[in-house]
Amino acid sequence: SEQLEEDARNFLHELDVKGSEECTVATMTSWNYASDITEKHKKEKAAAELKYAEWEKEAWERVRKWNGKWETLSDPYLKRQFKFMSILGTAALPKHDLEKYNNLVTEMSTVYSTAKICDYKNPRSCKLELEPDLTKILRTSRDYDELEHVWKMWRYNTGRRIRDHYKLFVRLANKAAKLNGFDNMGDMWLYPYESDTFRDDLAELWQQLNPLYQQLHAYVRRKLRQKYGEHYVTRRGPIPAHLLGNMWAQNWGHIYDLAIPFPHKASLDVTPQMVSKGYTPRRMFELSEEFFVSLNLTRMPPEFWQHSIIEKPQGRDLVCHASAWDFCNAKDFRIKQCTDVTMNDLITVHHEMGHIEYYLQYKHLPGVFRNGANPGFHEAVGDVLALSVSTPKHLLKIGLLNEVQDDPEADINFLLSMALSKITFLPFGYLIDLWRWDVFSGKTLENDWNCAWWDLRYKLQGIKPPVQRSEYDFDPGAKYHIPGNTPYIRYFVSFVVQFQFHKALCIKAGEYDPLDPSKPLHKCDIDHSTEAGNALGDMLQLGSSKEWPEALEILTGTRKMDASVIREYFKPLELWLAKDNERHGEFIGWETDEILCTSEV
Ligand SMILES: O=C(CCC(O)(O)[C@H](Cc1ccccc1)NC(=O)c1ccccc1)N[C@@H](Cc1ccccc1)C(=O)O
Ligand SMILES: [Zn+2]
Repeated sequence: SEQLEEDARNFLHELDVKGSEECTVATMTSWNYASDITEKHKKEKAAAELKYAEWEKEAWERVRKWNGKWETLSDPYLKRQFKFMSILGTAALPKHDLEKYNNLVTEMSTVYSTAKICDYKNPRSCKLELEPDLTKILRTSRDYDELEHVWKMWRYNTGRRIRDHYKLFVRLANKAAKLNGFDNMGDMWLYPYESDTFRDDLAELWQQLNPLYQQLHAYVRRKLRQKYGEHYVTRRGPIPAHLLGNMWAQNWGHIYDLAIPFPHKASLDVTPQMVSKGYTPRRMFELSEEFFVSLNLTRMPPEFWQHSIIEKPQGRDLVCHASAWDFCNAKDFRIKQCTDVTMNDLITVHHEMGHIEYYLQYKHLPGVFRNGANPGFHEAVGDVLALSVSTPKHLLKIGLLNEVQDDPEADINFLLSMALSKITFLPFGYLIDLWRWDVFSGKTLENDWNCAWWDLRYKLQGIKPPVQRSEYDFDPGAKYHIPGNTPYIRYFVSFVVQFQFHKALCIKAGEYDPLDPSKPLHKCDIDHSTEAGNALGDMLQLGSSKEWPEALEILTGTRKMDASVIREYFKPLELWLAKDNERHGEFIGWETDEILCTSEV
């Protein structure tokens, strides 16, 4: 009835106003803790989390009174709000359980964010941190033993120290999931994807992408064998995980110098140019903002520049892992990032700024719709712009490259550098939650956790630990998102859909034409295209008010995740790799009879 609709609108609006106020208070204490880890901030955050949970529970009780009525409403916009507000979340836990749950997550995150290790070359100095110290060593060192030391000690001081916290955490997480009507927390994490074929769809995407990954893996293994020798990098075995330029082997971009196909061509890593031109983190953020503005998207508000933390503050502990924050008041938005002046961090700056742009585009919506169409969309926004920024054509435009060689060999060099971050990430982006879903569902038992992790790391990534692992280790705990309790499948989704977004925007920008060989997808740069920017904005403004297939269709014309676009982008490289591996008689894939992990039972 008209009256019912009117009452529903007023009810939801009142909850939304109060909810946003409560959200602002809770987010501020969370920010204070993440920016400055002290006992005081920890207590304030814990108290605010409990208070916010009280509000969520009160709101949920009041929404429940509408059960049987809201389903009869005709306005889908209202019904969708009620649907989302019907899931309470971890606030459904009894107070003492919730307090324990929150403290476990905060404790695990603190261990991770404050971990330090001793210097391989100077064992008495023990204050090396992940950012920037260990990241730099993994990026630049080519000393097998030094890399092994850093890889091992990082895991000793993070994963090992939170293994028992994680056991308790999983039990409480599943208790909360069941109180919300889910079988386990893994199922509750998939709720925002609103699809009962989601897991199968992901498996299908991986099947389509695995062949390309295997070709790249074989090629890189040969290059690493040339560098480190056959004893360490065998012809047919998995690659030792600590040689890939990254603490988790999730991005191999930093060993590009070992893998470059045509070395006599100009290097595409513009880090040296950024340093020599005196780039600062501030300049990197302004460069990114200029790109969004050139697309007719929204500039950062003054509060952003006032309150963001874009350089690592000295003399205090903080969570350095990058993040973008929405303070639920349509005006305070911040990034916290310990930015290094490197090309990799310029990409991360765009990633984080993409989150803020999404926030700005949907800030007018009710709170329950102030999310990505699905979590993968939120992760994709900034990366889409970074696909344009990474092109030699764009780097020339902004003065970070002083020449662009437009020939097939330079093309292969460029595509390989992109594949070393985009294709190598895919199995990693998939396996993190493959592992966590099995842990939450109980398919992987506690005394199998670490060896199940290495089964997946071997099977999907074709890597092995430099030293044998056991169940005394907890290697998943050495990656931010596990102690940080952040789902990860969103990044796998993002790495697929960002190429679908890129293709749609490139067509709108007139930068891509399937029939014009001079306009391939990997050469497209959408900057200054208001047609592309408006199309992207139209999708971002929806937030999560429409189901994600509909949001995807508005931008790309299709309703499904489609791996053929990323394969089209890398097609020239895929053909080249197959030929090169063939020519060198490379074994595609990996095998081993080594015991990578012993389950001490
Ligand atoms: O973790 C990140 C970037 C941090 C973030 O922007 O995704 C951040 C993670 C986070 C931090 C604190 C609480 C929750 C999540 N996510 C956000 O800031 C965020 C998340 C959802 C909505 C809006 C912002 N990237 C992933 C994967 C990745 C993505 C892109 C390129 C390379 C690698 C990683 O580094 O492994
Ligand atoms: Zn992100």
